[in-house]
Amino acid sequence: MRIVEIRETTAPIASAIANAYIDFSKMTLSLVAVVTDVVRDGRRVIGYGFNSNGRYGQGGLIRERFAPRILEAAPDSLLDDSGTNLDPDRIWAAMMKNEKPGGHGERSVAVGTIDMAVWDAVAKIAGEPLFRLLAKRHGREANPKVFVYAAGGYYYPGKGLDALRGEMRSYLDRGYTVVKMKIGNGIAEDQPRIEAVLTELDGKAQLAVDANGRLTLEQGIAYAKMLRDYPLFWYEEVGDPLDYALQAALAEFYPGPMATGENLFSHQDARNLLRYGGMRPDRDWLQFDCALSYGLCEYQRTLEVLKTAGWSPSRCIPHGGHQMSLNIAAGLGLGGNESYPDLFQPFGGFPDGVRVEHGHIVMPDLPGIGFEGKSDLITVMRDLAT
Ligand SMILES: O=C([O-])CC(=O)C(=O)O
Ligand SMILES: [Mg+2]
Repeated sequence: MRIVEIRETTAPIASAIANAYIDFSKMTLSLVAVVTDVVRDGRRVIGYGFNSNGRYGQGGLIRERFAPRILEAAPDSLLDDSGTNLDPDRIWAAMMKNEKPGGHGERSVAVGTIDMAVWDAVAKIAGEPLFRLLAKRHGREANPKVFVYAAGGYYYPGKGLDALRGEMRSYLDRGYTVVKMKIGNGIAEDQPRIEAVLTELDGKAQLAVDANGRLTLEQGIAYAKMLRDYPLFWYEEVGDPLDYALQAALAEFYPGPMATGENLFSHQDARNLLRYGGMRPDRDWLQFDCALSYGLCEYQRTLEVLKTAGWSPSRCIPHGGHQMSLNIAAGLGLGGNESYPDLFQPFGGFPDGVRVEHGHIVMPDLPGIGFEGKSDLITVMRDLAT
């Protein structure tokens, strides 16, 4: 049993939207196929992976460093002790050979993308959905019912309050109970947007707001004083993701839930956030996204960090809107997952036929991560490798 080939292609996920920090007019991602020599159900097992929106494709790093290290390793050194499956941690260690510690971007994205494909292959070889395999490995009960919320509400050229309200209404109509919108371009612009959305929601769903790290401490406090009068689900990524002192200072001005972590890419960074960021385990949310941060091998270390710091995995609702995090949520007891109902297709979303009901989906029992159940996505994946 061995990995015979690793393919990468960089695909556009561009759209005419902007958050307070970047626009997505040239956004790309890496799609990876890990091709094995294993056959299951008459078909060669291929694991697929991709990175979430926001950090662009990583084809250079994948092709020059990380894929060659896997292919150069002795095939047997990448198997588990039973020799009947690949070992994700051994593959991860092979990828990270001769990498210095610290400085966790962008290689964390490249490694996270390959790692997703490896776990997909491992679960397919085992003939199980990834979430069931994970639950078993951790001695837990899987829970296929996962909370999801609708992320959108971007700044969009020419889009006024009516269009924003219409977008939020459509999320309500699709069964979501929490929706998210962008803020950070200034209170004068954002307060009417927030009020318009809250009017549209009319108490039928909760609103989260995301500043995408745009604000200084002073600006973040000014927003906090405005926002704390609304019953928000959370106030997200207020300032620079690595400014833990800023995050800690905000708690004094904002008693409601806050969320951050999508731009922290290692368990060491996560640990620093919990040590120094003043995050409150009884109400705040952690958004680390394995696809951007060295994958599930590393995410399991991050969950250990949480445990040591007295946090429950149920405080994690990852960024990214991909099926990988849905599996981790169902398998390891996370609090839910992000979803972008209208963006970043075909990569985001759920297997065909999965509907959101009262803010939750139920994971179907598909082998691996479940990409084969999403027809538009698996078509693109099979174009890369069949
Ligand atoms: O706009 C983005 O970069 C995505 C984001 O922050 C989120 O989904 O929370
Ligand atoms: Mg965000």
